[in-house]
Amino acid sequence: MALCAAKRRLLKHAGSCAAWARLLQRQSSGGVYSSSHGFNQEEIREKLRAFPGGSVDLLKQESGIAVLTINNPSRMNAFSGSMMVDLEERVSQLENWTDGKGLIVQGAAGSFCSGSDLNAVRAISNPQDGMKMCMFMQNSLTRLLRLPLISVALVEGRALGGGAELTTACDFRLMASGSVIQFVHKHMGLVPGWGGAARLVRIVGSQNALKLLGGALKVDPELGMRIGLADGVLEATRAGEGAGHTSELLQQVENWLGGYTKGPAPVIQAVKRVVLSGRELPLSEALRTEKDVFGTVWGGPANLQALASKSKHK
Ligand SMILES: CCC(=O)SCCNC(=O)CCNC(=O)[C@H](O)C(C)(C)COP(=O)(O)OP(=O)(O)OC[C@H]1O[C@@H](n2cnc3c(N)ncnc32)[C@H](O)[C@@H]1OP(=O)(O)O
Repeated sequence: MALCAAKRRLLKHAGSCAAWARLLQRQSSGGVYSSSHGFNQEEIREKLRAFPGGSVDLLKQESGIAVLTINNPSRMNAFSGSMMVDLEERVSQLENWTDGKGLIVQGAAGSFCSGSDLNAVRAISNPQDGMKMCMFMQNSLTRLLRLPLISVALVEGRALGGGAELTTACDFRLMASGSVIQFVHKHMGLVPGWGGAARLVRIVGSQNALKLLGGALKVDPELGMRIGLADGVLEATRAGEGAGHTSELLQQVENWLGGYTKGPAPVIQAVKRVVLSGRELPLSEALRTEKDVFGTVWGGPANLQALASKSKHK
């Protein structure tokens, strides 16, 4: 009898391990490209490190909300090569953050991000290196969007080119008054390559995406709200710009995000996982993933506590 119970426990454990393995496989935080696509992560990291400058900084807070800052103010927070490597490392750290629930992505010193550093771009303008950089950034931004955290881009100042693409790798975008998101790629003889076009179509629909890319339109908060690119407008009460202004906006975003991240981390992460699978997977696969995610919270501490407290949802 005891043996049977132990066996049952073992089987249940094995079952839930298999569910986790399937989940991880299906909702793998991995990016799009691997060595089977001729992608050599170490090689491209080395190449990118040859273009230093700036940093991507991560602050994990006890609230379960982390702040990721694109920090290269003397170049309007353009991405140098070393910052691309930094971003990938910060995403890895966030993938391993078991207590995490939310993420805010912002630029330093009152501007979001002006895309890739044009000095680095000029130096690696040959097609092979361009492809490698494109695959590297697609992988990082895909992993960013797939984090089991609810993410928001705090758009202050300008989000241009790759900076506009970065905003689409977050679940939500909140735009400060006076800010602009602009896919300027056409003016540079380019199209988005960091996954921004594919994500934009899913956010605003193909008609709007075609207008934004084809016209390199400046999206201000009003247009952003109209087409669904922006999820809210931030108005600072403090006049002018500067550190006080920025921290007030950050507080507003933390409050906004807090409305969606209240509760235990495993439940919030499960919420993100089911929405992500609904967004990315064909229906039957999304349904199976939803079942697996459901299995990770059913009978869990938060579920048992809610049942014991006979909670009412008035
Ligand atoms: C993935 C593909 C892509 O990302 S393609 C898109 C690349 N990005 C761009 O083309 C943006 C180019 N920059 C601009 O249009 C302007 O600098 C913007 C961002 C509008 C700011 O204008 P403004 O406020 O007048 O400042 P500014 O031009 O004096 O710039 C301040 C310093 O920052 C630099 N900067 C700006 N953006 C970049 C960039 N992407 N790469 C490298 N440096 C950049 C400017 O050159 C300027 O530097 P400096 O003070 O002249 O030494």
